[in-house]
Parts: sequence; C-alpha cells; structure tokens
Amino acid sequence: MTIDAKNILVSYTKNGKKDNTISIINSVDITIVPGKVTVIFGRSGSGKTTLISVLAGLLKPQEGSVLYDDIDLYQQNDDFISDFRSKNIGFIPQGQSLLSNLTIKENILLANNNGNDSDRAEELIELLGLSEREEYLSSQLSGGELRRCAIARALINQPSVVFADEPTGDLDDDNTQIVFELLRQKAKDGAAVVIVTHDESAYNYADIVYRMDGGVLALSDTQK
Ligand SMILES: Nc1ncnc2c1ncn2[C@@H]1O[C@H](COP(=O)(O)OP(=O)(O)OP(=O)(O)O)[C@@H](O)[C@H]1O
Repeated sequence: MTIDAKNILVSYTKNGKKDNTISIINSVDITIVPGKVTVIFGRSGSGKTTLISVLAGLLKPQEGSVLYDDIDLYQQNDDFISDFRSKNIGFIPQGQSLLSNLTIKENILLANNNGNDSDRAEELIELLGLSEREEYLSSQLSGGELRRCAIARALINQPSVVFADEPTGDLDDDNTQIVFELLRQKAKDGAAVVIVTHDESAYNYADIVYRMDGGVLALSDTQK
C-alpha cells in the first residue's frame, strides 16, 4: 500500500486564544512506498510524532490529504478509519503503552484481530528476545522489555504499514540492532515501514531518509 500525503498542515492554539496559533507541521508532502524503510530524523519537538500521527490516521490535519492507494483517509468516517487502522497499520508509540496487569503474551494478543494467533505471538516473543519473560506481568518488566513488547504488539496482525516512533529509545545496542533488523525484514516482506528517531544508527537500515526541522520536511542530502 502506498501512502501519499499532500500539503499537511497542523497547528495548535496556544492558551485557547484563536489569534495565538503555533504551526507544528508546515505544508508537508511525503510519499511512503511499500517494501522500503523510510526514516525521518529530527530534533526533539521538530514535529515527527505529529506527522506520523497524521499519516497513521490518528490525528486529522487542519489542511491536506492522506491517501492510502485510492482511499482518502480523512474523508472517511471515524469507524472506517478505526477499522482500516486495525487491519492495515501497526503503530509503535513512544513511551509506555501496555496494560500493567497483563503478561507480555496477553498484551500482544489483545491487539490480535484474528482472535488468538498464539503461534505468531510466540514467534515475535522469541524474535524480540522476550521468551524468558513471557509470563511476566508488564508491570514487572524493564523499559527496554516493555518497548520490545510494544513492538511485538504492533506487528501481531502482519500490518502492511508500520509506523515506529523512537522504537529504540530505551534499548541497548544489541536490542537496537534486533529491532531495526526486524523492521527492515518487515519491509523486505513488502510492508511500508516508517521510523522516526534521533538514533543516527537507523541510517544503516534506511532506504529513504528525510530530515524534519521546525515542522518542515526535506529529503536528506545524505540520501542513500
Ligand atoms: N496537543 C498539543 N498542543 C500543543 N502543542 C503540541 C501538542 N502536541 C504537540 N505539540 C507541540 O508540537 C511540537 C512537535 O511535537 P512532536 O511530538 O511532534 O515532536 P517530536 O519531533 O516527535 O519530538 P520528540 O522527538 O521529543 O518526540 C512540540 O513543540 C510540542 O510541544
């Protein structure tokens, strides 16, 4: 599935005053293609999370369109968007997003559309080096283990599009490599993969590189 976003504009009202708006995403155009890893680098606060939230159907922009092939996402109703997202999109958010009273496997399967794809959950748990912690409650896990569990949860439905927001933020070098390799493998299997990060080591796994600065997106001049 190809994502074609055009003229995206997001701004927020400061202190509830209409004449006091700050622009976060400024006339951004981007095309995301299947089978490739697209990496968007940018400083903290440059608008990366906001942009992928728009691309993933989580935040309607004030202006612009997001097309998934010929589906104009924000022209659809909320039920359609929600169903579309759960069938097609895996989103790895920043921060802690798991239910603390469930085990790793239960958290992963909670997101599973096909009911109970236990084998796929096991496969991801092993790939992400979580086998020894499988029966732990998520409240008993380290930051890096929680992060890897959130990645497995985002991949359980074999999504054709994956958005990863700082997926290696709290991981050591070995686990960073495992996660980037896994995302690259998803792209090799045909998914469109988008990673936003500060982690320059992501460059080694990227097919297409963008830089975001102050809400403006540009293809990197260190293009591969
Ligand atoms: N709901 C909101 N209301 C007002 N401002 C917001 C809101 N959400 C985000 N912002 C602002 O928009 C800017 C971009 O935020 P965003 O989270 O997209 O940046 P980022 O590049 O992902 O940063 P980080 O790398 O730190 O996650 C920030 O200055 C942030 O404070």
